Amino acid sequence: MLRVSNMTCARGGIPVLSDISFDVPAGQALILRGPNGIGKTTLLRTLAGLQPALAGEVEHPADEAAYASHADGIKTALSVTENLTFWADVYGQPVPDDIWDTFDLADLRERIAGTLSAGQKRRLGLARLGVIGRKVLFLDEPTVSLDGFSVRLFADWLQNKHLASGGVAVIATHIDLGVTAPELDLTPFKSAPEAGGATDEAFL
Ligand SMILES: Nc1ncnc2c1ncn2[C@@H]1O[C@H](COP(=O)(O)OP(=O)(O)OP(=O)(O)O)[C@@H](O)[C@H]1O
Repeated sequence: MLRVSNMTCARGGIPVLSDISFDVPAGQALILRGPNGIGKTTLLRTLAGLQPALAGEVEHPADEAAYASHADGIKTALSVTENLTFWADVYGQPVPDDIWDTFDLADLRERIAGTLSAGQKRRLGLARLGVIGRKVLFLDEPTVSLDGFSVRLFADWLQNKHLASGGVAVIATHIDLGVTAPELDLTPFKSAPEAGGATDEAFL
């Protein structure tokens, strides 16, 4: 469902990761690993089409991708219910009845989202993924601010709802999500320092 071929991605015009290829079949996730600054966010943004690749191709079904960044992306002046209804409407989807329990939001439905705690905001931000109906998810550190219970809620939704219904996900995370998925260490794909740049090498 997702095929990445010989991708090179860049930040500020400078190559960060080079020649990455992988397939993610329907129903499977891929966990991206690598130290701070290796390029996980850059790769996810490139895969999601938010910035151009320097080289290579990404293929997935049209209009099925969604990217979730570190930020929660919630509307702070709207209630929890209004937030999810808003996003469901934008994507032309119904709000699933079980979404409130799935993300432990049932008791918070009438709360103004701006008054939620950091972890509650994150649960609401993740619940958006459960109402937009997109099959191909690019997730950047989805569990930031979550306690262990909430990480398990998210992992349950990912494994038993999203992946079980044929979705895919590429996830950058530093923690063990408890999701059964192959891992890709990005360290070997780190781009070589710019050739031809204004380096001292030219004068040695
Ligand atoms: N706007 C920018 N312009 C130039 N370079 C940038 C910019 N943003 C990030 N970088 C650099 O690009 C490289 C890749 O950053 P990226 O955020 O993709 O890494 P990451 O693996 O997601 O890191 P982390 O684990 O810390 O979130 C880093 O060296 C970073 O300093």
